[in-house]
Amino acid sequence: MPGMNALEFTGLTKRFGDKLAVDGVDLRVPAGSFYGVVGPNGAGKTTTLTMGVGLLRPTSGGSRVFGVDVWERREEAMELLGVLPDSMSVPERLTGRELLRYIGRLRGLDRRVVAERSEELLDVLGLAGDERTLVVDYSTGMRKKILLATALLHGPRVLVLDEPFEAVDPVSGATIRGILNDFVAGGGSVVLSSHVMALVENLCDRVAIVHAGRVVADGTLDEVRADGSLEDRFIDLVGAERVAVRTLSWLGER
Ligand SMILES: Nc1ncnc2c1ncn2[C@@H]1O[C@H](COP(=O)(O)OP(=O)(O)OP(=O)(O)O)[C@@H](O)[C@H]1O
Repeated sequence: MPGMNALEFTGLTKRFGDKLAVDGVDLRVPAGSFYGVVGPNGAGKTTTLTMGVGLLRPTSGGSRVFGVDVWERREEAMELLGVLPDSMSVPERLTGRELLRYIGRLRGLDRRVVAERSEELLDVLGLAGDERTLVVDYSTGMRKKILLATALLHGPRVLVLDEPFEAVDPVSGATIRGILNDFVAGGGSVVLSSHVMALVENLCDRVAIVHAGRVVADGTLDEVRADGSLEDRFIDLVGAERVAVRTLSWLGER
């Protein structure tokens, strides 16, 4: 649906006790876009995305996926969304295939469809060889990949992925990039967070820079980076004082 927003966050705010982690984030992700969210550690990216997909109740503000309110019409919203969950939110004493079967049934998918898609996902993501390994015993990168598979299984229209490339080896990274590019080429929309500016510049056509719980720049990649690189713009906006590389006076003294 060109012209529509795949995702729309309005005034998303989250307070944890005294800490204002997210401070009125407005974000529009046009349908068909590949959207990158960047920001320093603790900027509020995970909190924003988790609220935006309806997995964390905001202190105030709201979120819609293709116009569907993620809190008021949860089931409809969840069908549209594919979310890379944090690993603690899935049962881990299952093999990868069992986990996919479990998630597929939970989502009401046909048993045969789940079996076919699971085979393909395990194969494409390079997990098919680890038939007997339980997810709890997976490496960090393997875990990221099986969680991505759970996000893709039901064929969502919008993918929201928190650091999908973190800890993933280069071959798997290239596979995931290919999957995401195909997804967008086929009309899907992707939002991902990452600390790797080059990756965001390569993949995304839109970007938001988040700092101290606020969006400090957003738009097309070219609008945000202006005449420089995304990293230059990031450093400008996030504070030049952070660039001064500090060292430890006592380390290396012999
Ligand atoms: N459950 C929680 N309870 C208290 N504070 C929290 C909680 N979750 C997040 N925070 C705080 O909210 C702020 C934003 O955290 P968040 O994880 O959203 O940042 P982030 O941008 O995703 O960081 P990173 O790049 O390091 O993953 C941080 O100061 C963090 O300590």
